[in-house]
Amino acid sequence: MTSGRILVVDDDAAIRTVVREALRREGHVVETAATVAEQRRKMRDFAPQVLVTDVILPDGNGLDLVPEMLEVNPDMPVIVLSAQNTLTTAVRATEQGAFEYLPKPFDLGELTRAVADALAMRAASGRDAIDAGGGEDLPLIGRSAPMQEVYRTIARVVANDLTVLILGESGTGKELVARAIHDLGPRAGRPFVAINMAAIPRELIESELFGHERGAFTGAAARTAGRFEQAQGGTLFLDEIGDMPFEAQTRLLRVLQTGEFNPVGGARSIRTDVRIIAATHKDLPKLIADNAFREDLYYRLNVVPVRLPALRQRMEDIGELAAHFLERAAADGLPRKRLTADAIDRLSSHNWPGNVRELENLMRRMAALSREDWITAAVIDQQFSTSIASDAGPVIAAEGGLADAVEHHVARYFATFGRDLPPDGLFDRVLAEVERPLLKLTLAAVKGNQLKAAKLLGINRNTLRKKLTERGIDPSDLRRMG
Ligand SMILES: Nc1ncnc2c1ncn2[C@@H]1O[C@H](COP(=O)(O)OP(=O)(O)OP(=O)(O)O)[C@@H](O)[C@H]1O
Repeated sequence: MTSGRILVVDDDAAIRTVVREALRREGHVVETAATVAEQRRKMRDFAPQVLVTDVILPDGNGLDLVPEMLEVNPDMPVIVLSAQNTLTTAVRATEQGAFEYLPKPFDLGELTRAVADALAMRAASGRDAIDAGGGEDLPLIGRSAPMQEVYRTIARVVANDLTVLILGESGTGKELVARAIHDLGPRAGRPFVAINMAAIPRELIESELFGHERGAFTGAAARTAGRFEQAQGGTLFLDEIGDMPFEAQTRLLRVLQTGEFNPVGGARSIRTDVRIIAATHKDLPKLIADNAFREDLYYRLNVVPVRLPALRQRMEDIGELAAHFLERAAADGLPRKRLTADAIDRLSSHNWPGNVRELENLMRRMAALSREDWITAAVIDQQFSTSIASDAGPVIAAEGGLADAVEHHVARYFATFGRDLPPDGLFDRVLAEVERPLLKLTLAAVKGNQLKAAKLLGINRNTLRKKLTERGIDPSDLRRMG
């Protein structure tokens, strides 16, 4: 699908020829090298996007060279071919930073697939957009090990229609990953339709998804196409799937099983041709145990899980992400700002409960508010000390402060998301957004003790427990935070 520049290093002329021809047939531009010396030269002159290398070479060891090659080109996936088919070689290949290890004799199809995966991974991580100086449509930022794992999984699913379930805390980039899978695959250019189950009133979800016939219910004045129909030929992204009402789950399951659906109030069945990607920040097995989510639907959706790391689990990406958001803010006309090294250190010691979204908002705020060109650790400290994440005590204690804090944060919500507010269900959405931090911070303030939290909130313990499940909050996390 994506063609690229590939360098093949092997001292065996027959292997060089066979591999070169197979890769050329796939549309790649291929150069070969027989020795380490030649490889070094071509790394410079040809600047490959993927390196395929043998281990034993006349003047060196291909595996030992991987770190040196990655120094020349840090974003180049390396595929290692080896006749020493031991676990040790495989493990060493991984340790040295190789993307894939193929034991010899290898299957040519397997090699061309590995090259395609490697190129898709580069595309998913936006490396080639950076190389090309584009940068505008960079899908995903981050080179940390957990993100590399995400890119590998994305690479494996882009070309097929397997159903993908994206799991991760709020703000970790679930929608971005869904879009990347769509944009990198054969359905790119066809519609990508997203529907957020948490943002739509429960009673409207089925008609939103499947459409309705005229007169199907009071107010249904005309036949309306649902999201399934709008996504025909493309991808349907079911966001916050854990919030889908039970009856709608049953209907969705039937569509996934039969490939057909009926608009609400209609007898007609319509065949669907959509790729389904679902996402949630909730613990679905727990919802299944509570009879709030259908187990059979879970298995249908969870064909390939993609687990997105929380930002706190990939702190090494903070600098690059922060710089990216400052760059984007500048592209939107805000003053251009840069971060000092101690500012990046400070960002790295924050817990980031709101993940990448929280970082993005902070960077936009900095770009808009800070007077200096350089953002320092002191400025960051100041922002954190006024942010809701770190002043649970005063907000909960002072009634007047509470009203101010809520107003401040709802205003911030509008300022940040005003461009793409959900079409309806805004009241519930805002309440959810206010309720979530209130619950989290109260629990953190009492070190996860639910009895004390319920008392402080003035609600009974069962209501608290229900709300925690609804809002996807795990009290044990808050014990740690507190
Ligand atoms: N790896 C990343 N690189 C660049 N930007 C990112 C990355 N991850 C997330 N973002 C940005 O962070 C914001 C939140 O991402 P997104 O909406 O995809 O998260 P989400 O997990 O779907 O959130 P929610 O569960 O709240 O819907 C977006 O503006 C997105 O562009």
